[in-house]
Amino acid sequence: MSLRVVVLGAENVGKSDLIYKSSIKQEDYVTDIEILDSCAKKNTSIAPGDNVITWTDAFIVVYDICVHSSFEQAIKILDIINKARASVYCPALLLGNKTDLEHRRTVGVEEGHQAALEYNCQYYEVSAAEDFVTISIAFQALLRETKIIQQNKPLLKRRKSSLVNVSKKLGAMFGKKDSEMDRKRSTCDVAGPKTIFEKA
Ligand SMILES: Nc1nc2c(ncn2[C@@H]2O[C@H](COP(=O)(O)OP(=O)(O)OP(=O)(O)O)[C@@H](O)[C@H]2O)c(=O)[nH]1
Repeated sequence: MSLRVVVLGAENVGKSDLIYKSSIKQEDYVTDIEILDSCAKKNTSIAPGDNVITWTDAFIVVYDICVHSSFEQAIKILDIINKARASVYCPALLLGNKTDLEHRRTVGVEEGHQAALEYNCQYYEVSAAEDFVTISIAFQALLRETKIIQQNKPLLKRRKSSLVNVSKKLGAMFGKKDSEMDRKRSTCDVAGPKTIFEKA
């Protein structure tokens, strides 16, 4: 199975370090995993582009527990992802990084928990510098959820198409033409990803 993950977050929060550490640990977990590191630079948008949302199977949103503005940026990203996931569900993981710098913490654990609850994502605090175990646990939890979603996708598609067939048959029984049924159905179709993102 092939899985795609995009890592998002403000500048300097530790995205590259986390990707490096996680890829070492994940080698034997899934056969093929692609990770995209989004490099947010100063004065550019931190939001993923619509090309990213259609590409990825899961999101990792990182902030630095010592920099409150990076947490606020993480919330903005989660907000955008959440809106996009209204049509296409995509697992997400919120990571508070740099727990080795506890003495400089400005983002409370409670704030992270609250955000994870609000945006329906998994949440861990880690240290890319020191703590490989929790990073591994966090990535595995995300990959597990992503695999389940991917494995169930064909089933969901089959269910959707059988529902369409049933509605066509009912339409035929009650004398409605396919074109009428199609017109009616279009109002409740599952929409594809919307172009709500700014430039990545
Ligand atoms: N103390 C500490 N430093 C860390 C940790 N993770 C990353 N760093 C340091 O933070 C700095 C930024 O790390 P990067 O991995 O380059 O961060 P990034 O988010 O990829 O940065 P950009 O590519 O500029 O967006 C580097 O100096 C890292 O060594 C951590 O867990 N603890």
